[in-house]
Amino acid sequence: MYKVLVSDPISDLGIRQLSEADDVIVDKKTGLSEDELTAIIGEYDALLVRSQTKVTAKIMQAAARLKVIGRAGVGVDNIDLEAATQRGIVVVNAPDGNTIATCELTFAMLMAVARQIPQAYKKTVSGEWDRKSFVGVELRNKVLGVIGMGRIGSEVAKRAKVFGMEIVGYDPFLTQERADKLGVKLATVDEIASQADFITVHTPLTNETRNLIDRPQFQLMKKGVRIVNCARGGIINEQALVEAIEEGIVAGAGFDVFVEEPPAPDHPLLNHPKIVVTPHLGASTVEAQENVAIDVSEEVLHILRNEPFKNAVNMPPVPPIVLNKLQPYFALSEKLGRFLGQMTEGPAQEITVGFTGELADLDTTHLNRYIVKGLLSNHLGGDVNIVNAMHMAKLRDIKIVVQKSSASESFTNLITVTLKTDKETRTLAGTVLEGYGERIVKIDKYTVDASPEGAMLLISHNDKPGMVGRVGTLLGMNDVNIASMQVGRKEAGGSAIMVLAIDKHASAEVVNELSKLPEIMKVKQIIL
Ligand SMILES: NC(=O)C1=CN([C@@H]2O[C@H](COP(=O)(O)OP(=O)(O)OC[C@H]3O[C@@H](n4cnc5c(N)ncnc54)[C@H](O)[C@@H]3O)[C@@H](O)[C@H]2O)C=CC1
Ligand SMILES: O=C(O)CCC(=O)C(=O)O
Repeated sequence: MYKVLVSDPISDLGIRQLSEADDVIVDKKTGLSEDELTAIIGEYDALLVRSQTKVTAKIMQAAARLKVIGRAGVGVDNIDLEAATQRGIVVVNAPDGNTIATCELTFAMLMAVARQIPQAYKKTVSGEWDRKSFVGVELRNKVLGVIGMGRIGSEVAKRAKVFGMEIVGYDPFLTQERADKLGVKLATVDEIASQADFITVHTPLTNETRNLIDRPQFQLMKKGVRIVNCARGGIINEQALVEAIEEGIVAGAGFDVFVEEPPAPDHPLLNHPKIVVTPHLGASTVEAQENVAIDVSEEVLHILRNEPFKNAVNMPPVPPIVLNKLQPYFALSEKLGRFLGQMTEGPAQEITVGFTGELADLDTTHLNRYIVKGLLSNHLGGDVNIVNAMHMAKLRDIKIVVQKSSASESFTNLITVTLKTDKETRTLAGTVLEGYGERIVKIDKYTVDASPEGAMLLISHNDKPGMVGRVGTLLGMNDVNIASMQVGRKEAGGSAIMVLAIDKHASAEVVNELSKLPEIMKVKQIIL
């Protein structure tokens, strides 16, 4: 049974897939402090959060079983990603489910700021009929600056067009082609600052976007500009905004997010007559909450059940179509790593991974991770997984080189892995044969055809008559049954190798006796 802890309020309907799964127990415990969460996290395989729970390194340190942290939303700034990656915990989010909700809140803010609806409401319900103070501005024919043109920014741009606005946008990944499609004029942040009548930000909070709009940008702005932040507190410098309002540059602002959440009661953005505030409500619609909970539950289940998943934040994204093509090679890649790690002596220095055939045209990042995981797991066991494999290799100064060539040899796809240690350099190649499954087809210079499974013996010997018999007799005498046997040699009478699949592990004594047989140079038992 997998145990899942839901530590923030998340839609019950959305997590139904988890709560109704036969292999999952869901516990809901919200409002826990860091210490309370640290005390219980050790029991759980998965943690589901929104933005309230801060998943710190301390919590993860105590999370011995935790495989996945699911964020029901986009931003993962409440999760220590570095710590999760180091501990091999996958962090998944639900990036699509709240796009429209946040985009629509952005429009609600733009309109509320343009027409001062909250301020007018407040006065009206207090009994004053004040029509003079609330003459607003129209969106039509105004320039809207959109900083961050990802999912939300692009939806904002589309809707702004319908309002008759002209849009200038900035995003480091926005191509001219996509900008043209969206009807957005490309501009720098400073150009947006100087041209826009309304500005809205839709980036994550990163070192680069912190204070993206600060005093210098406010100084470039037109008098009467209105500004909205429904992304993250800190992208627009809060103090600089208040000053820009006082200087008469900014006519109004709408903020859903704050540097500190909740902001202190005396925070300068609260109770300011020109600033409309909401308590981080971007994603707070029934639809969005259901969507993100469904999406993240699905991903968490995939991860718990070792099935392919797509929205990992601490692993490179791979499109599903590519993932489907790579999937048959996951187990082979891991076995190649495990096999090579066991047959090679000395601490790893460099791993060279070669892909030929169709694989060479794909993003093979995941396969590299499985290979490195397999290799390191010989010594690190369950501490290494595909999330932290590269990190673990880096910590050990192991260099990883990837080579690709679409020129295929005799196989549709071939994965060749070479491991260099301070003692030797060994090579292993494998493929997946349709209808026959995983195959090791090359060990160093020898061509073989072995199914990488269970316990195996790799024997280097001289190619002399009677070798197969000698090995078979000794194993038989020790009650070790041979399931299959392959001999590889370059030329008759030269050096050769034997690869045997055996039904049960051979004891260290048997391996030792084998290695003492005449003409045998080396025997390695490989456990896959
Ligand atoms: N108020 C709320 O409740 C919600 C807030 N958000 C916030 O909105 C942000 C955007 O969400 P999505 O559009 O779904 O994410 P996204 O990942 O689709 O888009 C973010 C865009 O920001 C761009 N970007 C990164 N650095 C930039 C920079 N220095 N200058 C300009 N653009 C930059 C990226 O290239 C990307 O295209 C999230 O990161 C999250 O912080 C998201 C959902 C709800
Ligand atoms: O869960 C929430 O309401 C916050 C949503 C959010 O900020 C996000 O998805 O990045």
